[in-house]
Amino acid sequence: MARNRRQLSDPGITFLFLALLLHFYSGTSVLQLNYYSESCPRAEEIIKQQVVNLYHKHGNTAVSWIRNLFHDCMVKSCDASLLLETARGVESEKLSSRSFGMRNFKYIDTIKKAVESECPQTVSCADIVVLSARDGFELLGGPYIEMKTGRRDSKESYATVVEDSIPNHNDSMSLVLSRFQSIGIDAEGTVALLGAHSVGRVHCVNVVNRLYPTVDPTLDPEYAEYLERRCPSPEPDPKAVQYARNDLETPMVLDNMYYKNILSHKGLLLVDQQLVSDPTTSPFVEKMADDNGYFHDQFSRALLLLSENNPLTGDDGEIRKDCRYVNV
Ligand code: HEM
Ligand SMILES: [Ca+2]
Ligand SMILES: [Ca+2]
Repeated sequence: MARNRRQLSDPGITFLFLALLLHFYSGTSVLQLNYYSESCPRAEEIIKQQVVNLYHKHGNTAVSWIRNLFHDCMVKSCDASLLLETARGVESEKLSSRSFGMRNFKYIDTIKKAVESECPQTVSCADIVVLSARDGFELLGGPYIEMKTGRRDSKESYATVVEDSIPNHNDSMSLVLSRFQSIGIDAEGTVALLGAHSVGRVHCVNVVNRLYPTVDPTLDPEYAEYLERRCPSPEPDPKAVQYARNDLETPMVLDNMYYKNILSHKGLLLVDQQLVSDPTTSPFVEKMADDNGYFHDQFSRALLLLSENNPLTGDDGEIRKDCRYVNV
């Protein structure tokens, strides 16, 4: 008892209490589950319906939604900064070399239009980015992840910092780990997130450095032959749609095949292969290759952390009418 009393009168505790009070009364709301329950009760349902429709028309849209979340949330915040076009003084993040190969943006507009027709200017593009990735993951064989909403959209693009935030395909593992660490994602979570490369494709420009002038000796020879067939020129035309599949075994399932592939030297990017050779990350690779349930748990945990990176809430930002442009 005496000890408790001393703790309660501690000036540190008093300060903490006041800081908490200030936080709750300052008017800034935070993300919450089902944020649109009053303002647009069917928001999450409409988004899911659209994601499912699109998936049945173009399966790779689900793949794009996962990559979108990464590229938006990693740059400053999950604030749909990624979706802005170059216009009215805005320089689009989509033009950064890191965004190379990103596709299906026009279908984000399809989702947004469906939501707008029921609830005009109520649901943010940032929440659409996050919820479409959540629903896309489920369609690609992942579990349902409960996610909070209430993010607002940025009024600016951060094209100039994209390269400082998103690693390059041939960056060192320590740099990759530090980028994710800076937004609170540990090595285990980072290894899990890279498992997104269990779906989708990579263009030849990002692969040829491992094939020419000589084939990277760490590549499985048969797999190297496949890559050479897909990418026969050391200098592919960047505009040509020449690519290799990330995962030849289960290309449309976001499963732990990625880890089995990289353990058998069938990693596409240098960064994928390094997960196996780096002593910090390799134990997680082994565990994820062995256990798809563990991989899905870790992927979900890390995707959730990524989705809550530094959101704009309260009076910050805006709710865009059109995801491609800031409101006028
Ligand atoms: C160090 C981190 C990462 C690097 C360097 C990286 C790099 C790349 C590159 C170079 C491509 C191929 C682009 C192309 O040539 O078309 C790609 C594709 C992809 N990445 Fe990553 N990535 C990283 C992490 C992630 C994370 C964390 C996610 C999601 C959670 C992700 C999701 C994807 C997806 C889904 C694709 C396939 C896209 C498609 O087929 O349209 N990546 N990534
Ligand atoms: Ca962003
Ligand atoms: Ca797969």
